[in-house]
Amino acid sequence: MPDSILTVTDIHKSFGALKASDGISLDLREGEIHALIGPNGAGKSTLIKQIAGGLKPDMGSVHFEGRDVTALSVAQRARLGLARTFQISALAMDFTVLENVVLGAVGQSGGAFRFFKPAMKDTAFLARATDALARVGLDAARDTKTAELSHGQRRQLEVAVALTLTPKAFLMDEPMAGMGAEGSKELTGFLNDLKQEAPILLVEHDMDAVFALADRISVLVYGKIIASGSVEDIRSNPEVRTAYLGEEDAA
Ligand SMILES: Nc1ncnc2c1ncn2[C@@H]1O[C@H](COP(=O)(O)OP(=O)(O)OP(=O)(O)O)[C@@H](O)[C@H]1O
Repeated sequence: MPDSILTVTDIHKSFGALKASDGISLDLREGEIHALIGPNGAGKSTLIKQIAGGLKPDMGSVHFEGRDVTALSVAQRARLGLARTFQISALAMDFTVLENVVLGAVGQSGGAFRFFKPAMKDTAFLARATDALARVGLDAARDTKTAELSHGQRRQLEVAVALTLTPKAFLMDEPMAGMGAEGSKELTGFLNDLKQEAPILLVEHDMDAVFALADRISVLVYGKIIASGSVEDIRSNPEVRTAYLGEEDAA
C-alpha cells in the first residue's frame, strides 16, 4: 500500500451544540484521488478547512509528511506543500493570467501584496509560474486578461497557482461546480493526470466525476465517516445508498 502523505486523526469540531466533525479520521496516499462525499451540511467544508489550517479543531490532529501540522497556519501548511484550490477564490479579473499565477503564489505562501512587483521581476519564480501555466495548458494565454478566460480555464489557472508552489498534496473543494458537461470532462482528465504529481483530497458533488475519478471514496454524514472504500464498495454499500445515494437515484 502506498504511503500516506496526509493523516487526519480523530478530528472533532462543534459549533454550539452542532457536531460538524464528530471524530473523523482519514488519510491521503501517494498517487490517489480520495473523494469525500456527503449530503449538504455533512461537514465536508468544515473538515477541509481544518486540514488546510483555516479552522482549528477542538480535538484531533493533522499530520503532513509525518509532521504534526495541527497548530500551523494556512500559509505555513502551503509552504510545506499542502495546496488548497478552488475555494471561492481570489482571481483578479483585470490582471493577466501570468500576473494571477504570481499574485496567487505569493499570497498562498503568506507573502504580502507588496511582494507582487518584486516577484514579477524574479526570473526563477517567473520560470516556475510559466512552467506551471504550460502544465495546465494555459501557456498561450499567459498575457490574456483573466476576465476573458472560460470557467474551466479559471479552474486550470487556480491549479497553476498551486503548481507554482510545488505542492505535495492538493485539497480541492468542488472543482466541478459551475462547469458544463464538456468542461467537467476536460477537468476530469486533467485531475487524473495531476494526481500522479500530487495526490488529491477531493470534495465533489458531481457523482459522475467522483465515480470516474476516485481511487477511494469516504462518505461523511452528520460529521462522521459512515463508509470508506473503492468506488464499487461505496456504490454497493446499502447504508450509503440510504443515507446519500438514494437521493441521487430518486432524482
Ligand atoms: N462557522 C460556523 N458556525 C456555525 N455553524 C457552522 C459554521 N460552519 C459550518 N457550520 C455548520 O456545520 C455544518 C457542516 O457544514 P459544512 O459547510 O462543513 O458542510 P458541507 O458538507 O460542506 O455542506 P455543503 O455540501 O452544503 O457545502 C452545517 O450544519 C453548517 O451549518
